[in-house]
Amino acid sequence: MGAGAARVAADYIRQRVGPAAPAPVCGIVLGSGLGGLADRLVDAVRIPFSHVPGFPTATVAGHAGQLLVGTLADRPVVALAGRFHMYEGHEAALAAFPVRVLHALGAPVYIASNAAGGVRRTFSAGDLMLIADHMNLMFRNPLIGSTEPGDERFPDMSDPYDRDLRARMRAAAQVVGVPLHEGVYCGLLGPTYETPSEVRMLERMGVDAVGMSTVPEVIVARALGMRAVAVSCITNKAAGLSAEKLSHAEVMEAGKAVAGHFEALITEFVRQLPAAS
Ligand SMILES: O=P(O)(O)O[C@H]1O[C@H](CO)[C@@H](O)[C@H]1O
Ligand code: HPA
Repeated sequence: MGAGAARVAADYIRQRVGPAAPAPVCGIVLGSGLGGLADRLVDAVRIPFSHVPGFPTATVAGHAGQLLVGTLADRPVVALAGRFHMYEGHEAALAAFPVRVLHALGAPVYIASNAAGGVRRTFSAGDLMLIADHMNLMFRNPLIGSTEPGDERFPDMSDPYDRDLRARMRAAAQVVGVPLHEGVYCGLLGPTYETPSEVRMLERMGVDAVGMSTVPEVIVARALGMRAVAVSCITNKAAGLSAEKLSHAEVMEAGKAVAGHFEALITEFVRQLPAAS
């Protein structure tokens, strides 16, 4: 799923929203239980994923499966309520395809969000974590086999989450009074949650939060030269760190519980985003 397919999808979306629609200042993907931000978009055109050429259908509960074009804090944005995961049977390249479409629509900034398990022992459900860096333990890379002329062949990953955007996210958190931690996100394939031993291993490796998404998307964003920033919503303590059993229902509930903070944070961040970043 490369640039050609992304252009076809972007052309379809432009045709749905009309030629006068301004280029988005950013593209946002909303993770499990975090789709409520979509309702904050003003004058939104909502397009089901199934209508977008090249998009499969979202199969995960808590992912509405809609692409929205509208304004947030008076800034033009494109938001995806839902994403594609590799555990749904998709190749890494397809999991990251929406980012190519956001790029083809002209978004210079990619904002990822996700639900994640807290590996750092002081984390609890409802905490928000700015992603400082990630570990790709999915052992898949969305750029494998890519011959896209626009792709950086060997993307530098020494700073995948843009320094300036992270500073802006911290500043936005202060403005809206939302506590924001910062740490390392680790992407695993899923769909099983981790075993307690795996969580102990991740902890020793320096992981703060664990999930099953985001990494392929950010790799593609970097390959395309987009600036990326990402926020994890800690929906549970990772396996073995509490007596609770893990369930996706709990993940979604916790996501909804922190939605107010999350939405305020992202809205303020978008409000402060420069026009051409
Ligand atoms: O990363 P998002 O899509 O937010 O969802 C997270 O929550 C689901 C597990 O409950 C997994 O899909 C995991 O990746
Ligand atoms: O504990 C978790 N592990 C992996 N993915 C997740 N998504 C939400 N919580 C978790």
